Amino acid sequence: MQAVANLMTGGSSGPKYLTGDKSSIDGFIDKFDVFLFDCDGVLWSGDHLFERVPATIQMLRDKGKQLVFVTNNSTKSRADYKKKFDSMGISANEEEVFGSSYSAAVYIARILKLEPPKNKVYVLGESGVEQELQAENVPYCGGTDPLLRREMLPEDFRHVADGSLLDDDVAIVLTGLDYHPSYLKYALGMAYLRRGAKFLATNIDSTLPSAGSLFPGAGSTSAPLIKATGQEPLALGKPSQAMMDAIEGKFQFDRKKACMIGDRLNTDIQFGIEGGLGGTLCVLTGVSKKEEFLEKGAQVVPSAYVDELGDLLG
Ligand SMILES: O=C(O)[C@H](O)[C@H](O)COP(=O)(O)O
Repeated sequence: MQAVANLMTGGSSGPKYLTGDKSSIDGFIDKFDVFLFDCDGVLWSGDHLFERVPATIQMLRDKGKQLVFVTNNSTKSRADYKKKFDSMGISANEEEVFGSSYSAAVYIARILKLEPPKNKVYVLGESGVEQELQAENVPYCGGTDPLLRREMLPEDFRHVADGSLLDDDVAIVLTGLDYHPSYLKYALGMAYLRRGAKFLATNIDSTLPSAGSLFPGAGSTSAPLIKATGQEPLALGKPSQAMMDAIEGKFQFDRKKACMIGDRLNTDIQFGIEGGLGGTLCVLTGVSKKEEFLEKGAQVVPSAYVDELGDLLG
């Protein structure tokens, strides 16, 4: 069991607690050339920026480190995130952002490569997904369409059942965090899946950390369709290694010289460990608690951890 546990850990010994230990912090940072950052729960909680994050990012840039921001939050596109970074005073450019909406769009456009016109995507999610699909020239419907944000009428049942409310070019159902779910949107998604559409998800996180609390995550968007159809989506966000492969392909780095920094064990830390990165750092300002990886027999254990990202300033 220990051997298996070690497979999912950052190494053979337990995680190193770095907060307050300047020499260990410096030694940890010096081991890596690249830092992959989770966003929600590490840099901020909703619109609340965690203390010393901008200074920490700048310190790593001053040390010549390559930074990649890897978020499962599909509600925003890379351009939207650039605006958020700017508003938070965090030095970052659009090309350094790799979100699950971009990961899904690239997978659909460059891996699935379905033949037009039968390549349309029915989206259950926000504009971040739509923007990235558009950037990859992938046709889509649903998403933020205001006509779907209404109650299900008796004639809707008939028109979904007889197919007149469906788009015959839809070949994929893609779910992401959707702040505007409706029974009508789910009924359409189920109908497309029953017709044989592929079931994809930008991510299936159970919760969304925001305002210092937890809210329904992207997994709450795909859950009704999983329950109704018995099908499971292919998730293209963390911890999917399709996402890690795409990131390595785009940024060209040595995985052994890269560190994943995250707040959630079953996405961020698992993503880094399964990706064979040189190390993982868990930050305790988001979803996971240290007890989860310090307990005996813990399945996913980071290489090291800090109370908050700013502790890396020593
Ligand atoms: O439910 C979700 O989509 C996730 O909680 C959220 O978006 C995670 O974002 P990340 O921590 O990967 O930046």
